Amino acid sequence: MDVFDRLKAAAPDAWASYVEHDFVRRMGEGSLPEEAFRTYLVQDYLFLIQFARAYALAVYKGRSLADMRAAQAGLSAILDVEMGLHVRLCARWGLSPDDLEAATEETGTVAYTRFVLDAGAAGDLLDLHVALAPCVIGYAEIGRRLAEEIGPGLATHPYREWIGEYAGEAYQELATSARRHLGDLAARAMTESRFPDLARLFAQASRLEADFWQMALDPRGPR
Ligand SMILES: Cc1ncc(CO)c(N)n1
Repeated sequence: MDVFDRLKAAAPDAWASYVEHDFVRRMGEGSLPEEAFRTYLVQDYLFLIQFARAYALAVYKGRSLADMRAAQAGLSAILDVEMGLHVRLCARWGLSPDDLEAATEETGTVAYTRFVLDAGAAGDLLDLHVALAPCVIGYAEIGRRLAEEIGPGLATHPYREWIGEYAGEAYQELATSARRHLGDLAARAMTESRFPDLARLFAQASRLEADFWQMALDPRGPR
C-alpha cells in the first residue's frame, strides 16, 4: 500500500463523494446537461491558473534540485500542455478565449484553489503534494474508469474529448509519476505521527473537488 492508497483508505467517503459524484456519473452516461459542462469548463480554466500557481509554490518549497525539477515539470505540464488542451476544448464548446478571460471565479473555485495554496504556504512540500493529490491522481482515476465503462462507444460519446484526455496515456503517466513522487516525499518527510493531519488535508481536498463538480450542477442566481 503506498501513501496514496493509505490516504484514500483513511477518507473513503470523501473520496467516493468526489470520484463517484453525480456530475461524473452523468458525464459517463452522456446525460450531463451541456450547460453544466460549460459552467464547469469556464471554472476549470480559472482553476488551472491557480493550479499552476500551486506548482510554482512547489518549486519554491522544494529543498532539493530533484524536488524543484519535479515541480517545474508539473508547472510546465499545466502551462504548456493542459491549458492548451483546455482552451481548445472550450472553443469546441463555444467558449472563446475572451469568454474565459472575462469570467470570474465562483466561490467553489476560490475555496478549493486557495485551500491548496494555503496548505502549501503554511506547510511543507509534503502538505502541498497531499493537498494536490486528489487533483491529478483523481482525474486520472475518473478518466480511466469512464473510458473503461464506455468502451468502444467513446468514439461518438458527447464528452469523448474530456474523457479521452484524462484517460489518455500522457495524463495517466503524469498521474503515475505524481503518485511515485508523493510516495518518495512521504518516505523522506512523513513521520507516522503526521499521518492523521495529512489524511485530514487529503479528505478536505477531496470534498472540495466534489463541491467543484456540484457547483456546475447548481448554477447560482444573478448577483
Ligand atoms: C477541478 C479540477 N481538478 C483536477 C484537475 C486535473 O488537472 C482539473 N483540471 N480540475
